[in-house]
Amino acid sequence: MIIMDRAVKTFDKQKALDDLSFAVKEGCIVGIFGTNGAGKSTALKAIAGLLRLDRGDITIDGKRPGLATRGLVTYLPDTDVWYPWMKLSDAMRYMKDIYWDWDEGKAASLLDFFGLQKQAVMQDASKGTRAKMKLLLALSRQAKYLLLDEPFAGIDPFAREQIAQAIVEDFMDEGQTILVTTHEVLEVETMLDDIMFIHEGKLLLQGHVETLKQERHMSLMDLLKEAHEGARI
Ligand SMILES: Nc1ncnc2c1ncn2[C@@H]1O[C@H](COP(=O)(O)OP(=O)(O)OP(=O)(O)O)[C@@H](O)[C@H]1O
Repeated sequence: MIIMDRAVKTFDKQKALDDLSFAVKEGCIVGIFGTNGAGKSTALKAIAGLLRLDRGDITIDGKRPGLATRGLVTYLPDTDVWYPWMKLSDAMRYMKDIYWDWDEGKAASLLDFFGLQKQAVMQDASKGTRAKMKLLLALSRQAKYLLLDEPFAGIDPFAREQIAQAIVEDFMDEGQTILVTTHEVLEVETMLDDIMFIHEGKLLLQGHVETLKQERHMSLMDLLKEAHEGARI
């Protein structure tokens, strides 16, 4: 279980996380929504152990983010982190050397599913192809927790839904948990169990997608719009 407890993170005078608390249980897919600058990436980076909170606490299966959780968590950043001159095969070899849970079979299936070439050079690939390469590298680990920061950015709308579906049906191991930030509400809706809506570093809405929709007789998009409107009043 991932527990974020009253997390505060300030950059200069800007509060990116403002007393943010939530818990994510095992084996579910959680969509994290919010406007630009809401604090979504900061929350994922803090869970991944890439930045330190000013206040508050995070535990992943009872452990603080850091070396102890490296094997538990895989993080797909929203930026390109690989050397541009690298071939996809170089990046795959690097991941295999670093992580004991690298799954060669899964990597081969994903290569085929995305229609990627191992010899393709990162900097020569289109934005969408780079997004697929990054997804392959993140999903080929058997880590228990997958943190995906805007995985569909750059991927065309025709492929997004298909990829979201495949992640759940074909490439997600039993008991794996996914936290995914995205602005593509409609494309990911069917893959999600739970949602969170973050605004100015605060959690404004959290719950099970279908339960929220039934209780309030609203689409997911309208639920998020309502949460956003409420924050502006
Ligand atoms: N390294 C940094 N230095 C300074 N400010 C930062 C840094 N990282 C994030 N911020 C600020 O913290 C706030 C939250 O940023 P964050 O990237 O977490 O938002 P986000 O919800 O992921 O936004 P988006 O949807 O645009 O990706 C923003 O005001 C951003 O400018």
